[in-house]
Amino acid sequence: MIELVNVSKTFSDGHRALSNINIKIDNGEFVFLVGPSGAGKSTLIKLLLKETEADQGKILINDKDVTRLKRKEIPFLRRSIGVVFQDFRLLQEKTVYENVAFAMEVIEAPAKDIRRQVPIVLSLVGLSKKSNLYPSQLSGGEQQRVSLARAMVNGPSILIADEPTGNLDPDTSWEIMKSINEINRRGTTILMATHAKEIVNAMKKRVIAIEEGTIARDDMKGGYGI
Ligand SMILES: Nc1ncnc2c1ncn2[C@@H]1O[C@H](COP(=O)(O)OP(=O)(O)OP(=O)(O)O)[C@@H](O)[C@H]1O
Repeated sequence: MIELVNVSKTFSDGHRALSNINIKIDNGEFVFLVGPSGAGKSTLIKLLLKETEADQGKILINDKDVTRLKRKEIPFLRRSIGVVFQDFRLLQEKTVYENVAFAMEVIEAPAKDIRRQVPIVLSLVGLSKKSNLYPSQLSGGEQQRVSLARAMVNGPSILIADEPTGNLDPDTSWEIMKSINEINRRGTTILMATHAKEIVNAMKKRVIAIEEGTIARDDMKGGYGI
């Protein structure tokens, strides 16, 4: 569950990126976050991950107020949220398998759990056969699927995707959307910021539109808008 109550964010230079935002996303929902460049989508995502601080309001993730989390509690928050970005952010010197395993190693998961879990998520994204290759040996779509596997390997209840298809061609984008849809079908809540109009219009999911830091629209089975 994700809930923002009267959340505002003003940067130190005085720029007000978000104003009085109220959003409630239930477990298992699939939500697109749309809006023009600079509207505040990435800022909202950074607030959820506690990469930046709200100056007003409450942000609940699975009933815990993120704004009140102590520093030592942040790793637990990050474990409950998987994240993928437009630019994949893979470690180039590690193989596909090692990139995904690394996400478990940093939380000190037991080796036997890593050996069991990594092949499961690689199979979920259709990359079992490529586990020994390096990112430079993969297509953009395959690299994004590795990043999806890495995001999911610790079993987060929420997946946040910040323009996950931004660097991909239309066909490859749809492959990624199939993987994200499958992850949602298995119960993970999805929040995806995107400019991909055709994908938003075709998928008929909930659409929250942000404009100039405020919520302009929140439609179940919505479209991208103009
Ligand atoms: N650290 C910062 N300091 C000052 N202003 C910032 C900072 N980060 C973002 N902003 C401003 O806040 C506004 C919202 O930015 P944000 O990155 O959230 O937009 P966005 O909707 O994600 O845009 P895009 O679709 O281009 O990614 C922009 O005007 C941006 O310039």
